[in-house]
Amino acid sequence: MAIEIRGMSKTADELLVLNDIDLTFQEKKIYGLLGQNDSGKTTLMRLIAHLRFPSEGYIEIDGIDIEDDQDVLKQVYFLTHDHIYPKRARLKHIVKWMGMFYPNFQTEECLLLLEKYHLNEKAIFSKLPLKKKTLFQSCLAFSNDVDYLLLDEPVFGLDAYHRHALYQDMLASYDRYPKTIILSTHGIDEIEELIERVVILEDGQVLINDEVKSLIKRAYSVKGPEKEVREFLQKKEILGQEYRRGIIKAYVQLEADDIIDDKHLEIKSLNLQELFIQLTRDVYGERGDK
Ligand SMILES: Nc1ncnc2c1ncn2[C@@H]1O[C@H](COP(=O)(O)OP(=O)(O)OP(=O)(O)O)[C@@H](O)[C@H]1O
Repeated sequence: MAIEIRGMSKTADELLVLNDIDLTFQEKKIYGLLGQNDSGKTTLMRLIAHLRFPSEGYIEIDGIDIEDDQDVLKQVYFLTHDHIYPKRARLKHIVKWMGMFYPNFQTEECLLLLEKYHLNEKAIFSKLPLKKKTLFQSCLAFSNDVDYLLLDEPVFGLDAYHRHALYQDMLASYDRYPKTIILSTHGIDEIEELIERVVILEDGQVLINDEVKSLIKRAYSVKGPEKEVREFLQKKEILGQEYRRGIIKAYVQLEADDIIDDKHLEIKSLNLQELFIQLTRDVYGERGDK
């Protein structure tokens, strides 16, 4: 049971948006799908949901090529910000259609979530403000007990309180019915604790595919006066550095026995967002000399 993507490329308007992707999304794991703007995250999810078609390669879900048998797509739900509902559709209609299409959609659960977030069932979806649209779309997604949940910016436009509340609902949905969740967001800090694996795309290719824990295990920042930091960094793997008023902050890969107690140096573990910034392309030359 898995999503298997093999040799998949996607060209749109002569642009190579995804380039020879080989990826497996294992069952019942929560993935972060990360990447700078335009790296291809949404396109990848649209292809898995079969809303777009590969130019090359194929996607199998539970061993079935989605081109051959689209019944398997009942086990996939894609939370997208694309306009997919009829203009006059009310929330209660959309909930009803979900129940008709998805065999494991939890209608009662969904209605409770709508009540929790003060969403009126009679409201017309297209007339809702952005924050309510996002809340509603996440309520639908977290009530759908499919095997594969694709979430494209599920907390888009919400404040910290609501973002936190929705992520708790996402975990509750996973606990009720463990499923593969592919979560794409630019708010990396907030999901680091929620995801097990991370896939980072860059220019339509897979840059990283790893367990979060092993990825960040060796990543540190070292901050201090230029002379001491430069001495310490000799022969170390430097990812990038920032220089300000005689103080250098360097981002490095270290082994456990590299870490020393030195009153001039502040050595700290990086979180996933800090590491993401250092690993992905330095578009504007911000990273300093290595
Ligand atoms: N149908 C299309 N026609 C032309 N270009 C497209 C099409 N679909 C996607 N692209 C281009 O492909 C690139 C990747 O787009 P995509 O939306 O997948 O990126 P993303 O990683 O989701 O970006 P963001 O983080 O900004 O949402 C962009 O340059 C986009 O303009």
